[in-house]
Amino acid sequence: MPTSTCYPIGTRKSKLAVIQSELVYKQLKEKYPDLEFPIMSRDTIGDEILSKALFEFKHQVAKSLWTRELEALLIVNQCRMLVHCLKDLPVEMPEGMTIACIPRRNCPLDAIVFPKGSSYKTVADLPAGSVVGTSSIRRRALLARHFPHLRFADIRGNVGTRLSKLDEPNSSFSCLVLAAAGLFRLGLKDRVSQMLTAPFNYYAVGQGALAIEVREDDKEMIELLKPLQDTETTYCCVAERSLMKRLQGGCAIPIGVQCDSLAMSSSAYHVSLDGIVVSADGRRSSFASGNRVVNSVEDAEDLGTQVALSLLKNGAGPILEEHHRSSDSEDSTKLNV
Ligand SMILES: NCc1[nH]cc(CCC(=O)O)c1CC(=O)O
Repeated sequence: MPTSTCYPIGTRKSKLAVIQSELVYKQLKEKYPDLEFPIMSRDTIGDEILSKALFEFKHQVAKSLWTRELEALLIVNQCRMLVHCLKDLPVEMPEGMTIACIPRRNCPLDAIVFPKGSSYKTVADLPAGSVVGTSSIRRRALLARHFPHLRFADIRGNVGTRLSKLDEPNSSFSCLVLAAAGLFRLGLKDRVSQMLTAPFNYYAVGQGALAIEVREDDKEMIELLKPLQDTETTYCCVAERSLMKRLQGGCAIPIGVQCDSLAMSSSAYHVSLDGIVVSADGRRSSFASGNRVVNSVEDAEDLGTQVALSLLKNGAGPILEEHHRSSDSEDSTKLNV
């Protein structure tokens, strides 16, 4: 039996974050019509820093950029759950916190957006020197691998802010790369010109999935969230996160993944995971795949570890080291998107 009738949801203030919380709210309300799930939104340091152009984040800070202020609300029990993009959560959760639930994933792919009125349809149409707006080293490296003639520039801010920078009359950006899921949730499907798919592009670990974070000791909340859990999505995302963890923890490096699953029974899935690690300039890469029947979270973790080990065998080590050296010398890291 529930011990309360009110279970507040904490979230960031951005439009996307609030929409995502409303999605979770709706699913909860459907299951528990008599309970209340008010949404409380807060700014995080990530949001404050977004207004400072080209800011690069210190390692320790980067890990909890979007979550720390919200976790404080869980600790003091002002919120019982937080709704995040799984992609924004570190692979090692802070002490006392856990991911209680990963609901069904939206599209995990990256999408290309051109300025309004542009006649270009795909990245391949862009002339040499065109500037792609993205702050993600993964997106940069993967695009540079195929299109070395393109240039890249940081763009920060919420999705809406980025789109208005793209659409400005004298914008320096020829296109943006954004997560399709974010655009879909914001009702901006019509802005997508091209979806980037494997073997050309690989998405970020956890992209397109939401994660509901709770206090580890909040057994009641963990139980309440069970019906929202999607087993297939959870297995894929656990495999992806385990790959990333085995390679180097949460620090930002260009790792892309592609994960597919096939239901074999109501509880078992055949999961295939491809992973790629790319050098910052896109010239060198290491690729590996693995697949197995996944019946439990442990099986999914095992798949991620297997693919990580194959990546290391296939030359990921030196690429990762080179990346660590350059980010250490700057004493900073970019967002892991
Ligand atoms: N911190 C950026 C971020 N985190 C999650 C999403 C998109 C939604 C998702 O991946 O679920 C985005 C925006 C983007 O990458 O374009």
